[in-house]
Amino acid sequence: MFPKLCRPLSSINFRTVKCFCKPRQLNKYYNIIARANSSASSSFLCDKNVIFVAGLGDIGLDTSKELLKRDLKNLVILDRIDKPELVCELKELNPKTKVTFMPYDVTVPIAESKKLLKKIFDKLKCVDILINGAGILDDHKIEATIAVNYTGLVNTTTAIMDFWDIRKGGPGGIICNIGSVTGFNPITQVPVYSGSKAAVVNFTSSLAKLAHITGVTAYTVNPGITRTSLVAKFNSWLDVEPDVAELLLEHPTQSTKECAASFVKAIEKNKNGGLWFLDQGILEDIKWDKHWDPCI
Ligand SMILES: NC(=O)c1ccc[n+]([C@@H]2O[C@H](COP(=O)([O-])OP(=O)(O)OC[C@H]3O[C@@H](n4cnc5c(N)ncnc54)[C@H](O)[C@@H]3O)[C@@H](O)[C@H]2O)c1
Ligand SMILES: CCCCCCO
Repeated sequence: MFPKLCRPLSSINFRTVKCFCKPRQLNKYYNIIARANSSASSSFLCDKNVIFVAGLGDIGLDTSKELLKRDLKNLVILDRIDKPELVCELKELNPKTKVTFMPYDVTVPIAESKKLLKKIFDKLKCVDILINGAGILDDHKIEATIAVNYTGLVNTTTAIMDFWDIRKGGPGGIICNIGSVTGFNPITQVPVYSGSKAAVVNFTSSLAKLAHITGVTAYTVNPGITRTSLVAKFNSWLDVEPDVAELLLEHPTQSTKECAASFVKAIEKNKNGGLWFLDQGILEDIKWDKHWDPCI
């Protein structure tokens, strides 16, 4: 029998349904999915439980505020930043949504991530979406950049699979990873950062292709240069360009509010495998050229 679902079938693709249903049940599920798909974009986030890693950062805070306009049931913010005043501000925004903050450093061992997630699942019983947004930008800090931007994201994603994987009787889920335009085309003066974001984009596209096995869909949101504290000043790799930030900020950028508006629109589209480009108010799903096919 199809596992208990804690979210609309709309975000589970037909292949997932097929592998669990007897032919005579398929029609019933196809009709349910079709109905859910038709209404999904209007009220998809309503009443959902969302975990937002790095929800208090500059992009994170405005995106949390934008999410709170969608009548979520729960918004659980995990972050290394501990700013109670920001959490209080978020709690005041929408009485329909319960905002919770829990301290979390994505570089902890995966067992710690699982312990934290178990506390959340024990409390909420059901989580619909995990947003992984932690990131640092300093190409002097090679190990830290990879640990936060990539390994931390992979570990947090892997940890939640204990609770979501349909092969373990889980309900499935949705992963939204914050990549970057530098994951498509690098800022060559910060190759370590850009490489970590390319890794996020690549990892997430694999998750999306595995959704028919795991029941967990995935996509990336990839902001362009957004005016935040992260980009104000940062080190280039081996100091190849001491003025990298100043040079980049001479070109068009976007505000965190513009980024947040596109970010939540991408979440509402809920497209498995989405490669969302978010820059200066533009939201575009990038077509990735295939140069090689593993044929498996
Ligand atoms: N600002 C931009 O131009 C831009 C563009 C594309 C992508 N991004 C990405 O967007 C995300 C947010 O960046 P931002 O510009 O808002 O900068 P920011 O510095 O305000 O946000 C970074 C967030 O990551 C969190 N974080 C860092 N290390 C962590 C750790 N070890 N454990 C848990 N959380 C940790 C911070 O606490 C903060 O919430 C980052 O992943 C960044 O790479 C930013
Ligand atoms: C100004 C440089 C911004 C780099 C962050 C893009 O992910």
